Amino acid sequence: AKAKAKVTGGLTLESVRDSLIRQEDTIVFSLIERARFPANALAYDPSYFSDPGSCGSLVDFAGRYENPEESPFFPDNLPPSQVPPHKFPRLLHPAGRSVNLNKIIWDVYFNKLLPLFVAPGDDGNYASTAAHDLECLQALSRRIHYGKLVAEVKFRGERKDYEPAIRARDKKTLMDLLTDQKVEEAVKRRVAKKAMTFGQEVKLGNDTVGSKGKYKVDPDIVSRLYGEWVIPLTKDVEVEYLLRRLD
Ligand SMILES: O=C(O)C(=O)C[C@]1(C(=O)O)C=C[C@@H](O)C=C1
Repeated sequence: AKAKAKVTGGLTLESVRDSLIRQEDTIVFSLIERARFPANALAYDPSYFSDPGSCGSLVDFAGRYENPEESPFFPDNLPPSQVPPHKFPRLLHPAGRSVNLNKIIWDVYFNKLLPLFVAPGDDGNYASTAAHDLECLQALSRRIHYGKLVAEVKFRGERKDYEPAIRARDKKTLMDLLTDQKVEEAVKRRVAKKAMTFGQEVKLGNDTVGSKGKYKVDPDIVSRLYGEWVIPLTKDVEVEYLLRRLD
């Protein structure tokens, strides 16, 4: 697929990608913050946090109070929004706005990602653990659902190519059209570099011994999280959005 920065209602592929790049900072920092705590499995154990009148574990429970603007994790239990609506959703096609992969993101985060970047063990700090999990989840969810905007920009720029594939419900062709392998490689390399930069021990003076190769979160793991889950899920959002684009 071509990566031309065509102007589409003030939006360009370049500006949308700039936002994805900025969101990498938030994601890498949130992973670093969560990695300060060990696995703390009890934080996710519903029987450990049984509270009469509520159900679910600490993270499920805490999740009901968080209000990620774009894609709620618990859409049925949202408190009323305290802030005026963000400009972003109005750029999207109405039928595609509701694409929400948060159930999958939630499962992938707890079952696949988390075990890769936290140490085993338990330090009893369950409330902080759950709060940091939710920060990671929201940062990841925001990034992945940003795929809607990416898809919108691509669709507007190459409508002739996308329309027949959408009409044919041809996911494979849509996936090929929206994929840019070079950009994906750059993303994976850049997030590894950010993990190195943000996650190094910063020392004063010329005492550099011992800090080499020791990062707060493993750069290779961050790159892998992106390559195996974050980018593929973003692309799934893009495809789901495109499939609704002509509704
Ligand atoms: O930048 C794009 O064009 C995107 O669609 C985003 C993204 C990504 O998730 O980083 C996804 C698919 C492309 O292959 C490249 C990158």
